Amino acid sequence: MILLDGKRTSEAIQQEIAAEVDAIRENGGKVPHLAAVLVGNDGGSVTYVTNKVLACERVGFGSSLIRYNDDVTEDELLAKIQELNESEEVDGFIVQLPLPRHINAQKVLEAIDPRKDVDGFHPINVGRMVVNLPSYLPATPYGILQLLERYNIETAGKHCVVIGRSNIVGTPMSILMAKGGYPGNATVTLCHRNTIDLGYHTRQADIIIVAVGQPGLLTADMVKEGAVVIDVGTTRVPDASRKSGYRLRGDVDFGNVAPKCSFITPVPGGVGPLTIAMLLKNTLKAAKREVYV
Ligand SMILES: Nc1nc2c(c(=O)[nH]1)N[C@@H](CN(C=O)c1ccc(C(=O)N[C@@H](CCC(=O)O)C(=O)O)cc1)CN2
Ligand SMILES: [Mg+2]
Repeated sequence: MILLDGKRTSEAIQQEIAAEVDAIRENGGKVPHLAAVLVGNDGGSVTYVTNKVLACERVGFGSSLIRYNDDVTEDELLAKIQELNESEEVDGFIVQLPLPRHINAQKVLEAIDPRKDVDGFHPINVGRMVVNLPSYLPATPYGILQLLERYNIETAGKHCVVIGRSNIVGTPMSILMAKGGYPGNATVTLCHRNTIDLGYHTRQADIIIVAVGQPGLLTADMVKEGAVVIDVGTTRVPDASRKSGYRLRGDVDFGNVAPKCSFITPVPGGVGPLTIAMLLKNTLKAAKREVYV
């Protein structure tokens, strides 16, 4: 069993990005700039956005963090997005999800200029991805593709079962794995809450990607010997013995599943760290006008 080290892979990608930023600066160019909009004080969201800003500093990007209380109005948010769309300084920006219920998240995402949509959540980027046009790939699926590629995991002709159909992970992942090229060319089954007998599907899978947010959902009896297992779940469960008061649990019963796998991601330290690296990668592409020329 080989552990897919997302932390190390993320660091390697960030070093590659930092080297490109050095070159841009040496040539007198403008360094990439990422802006992040954060609404409210949700513990997870604050951590993620803080990590994104810190990562920008590490690779030499400029960054801005724009914070609002959770009573911000939709109009205020839309006005800020308009400003970021028009900013000469900002190459790409994100609006951290989830947003409070009184804000129409879809309307907010659609207000982002697709050329600056480094999360790849705008319907134009989603559509371009589907029809093989250059687009920003959402960071988590993009990170999973990087893990498969950098560990030389064969995907062509393999049966890939994706569990979870979220817009951010499951749905784009299923599309990307079925595409031509590497990693891709897999036969894909997309399972979700209405799937009858999940284990029937997962037992036939060469590659399982689970992104549901249900700790321990994937158990050893559901996994074929030698399978590749990618765990996207990061649920915070209370743990009084920790200073933070919680620990992270993935969607995979890791202790019992890992011995059966050829490759598996840990939680934490698997897919999560790549999410940040690929957001930086998209921001670099935005600054270089690589996606929209
Ligand atoms: N605008 C966006 N909102 C959200 C996204 C996103 O990509 N764009 N994804 C998630 C949250 N997320 C990034 O924003 C994210 C989740 C998890 C991790 C991560 O590094 N996880 C670590 C553990 C970190 C911890 O201690 O909690 C790991 O798995 O090792 C990074 C980013 C929803 N919202
Ligand atoms: Mg789901």
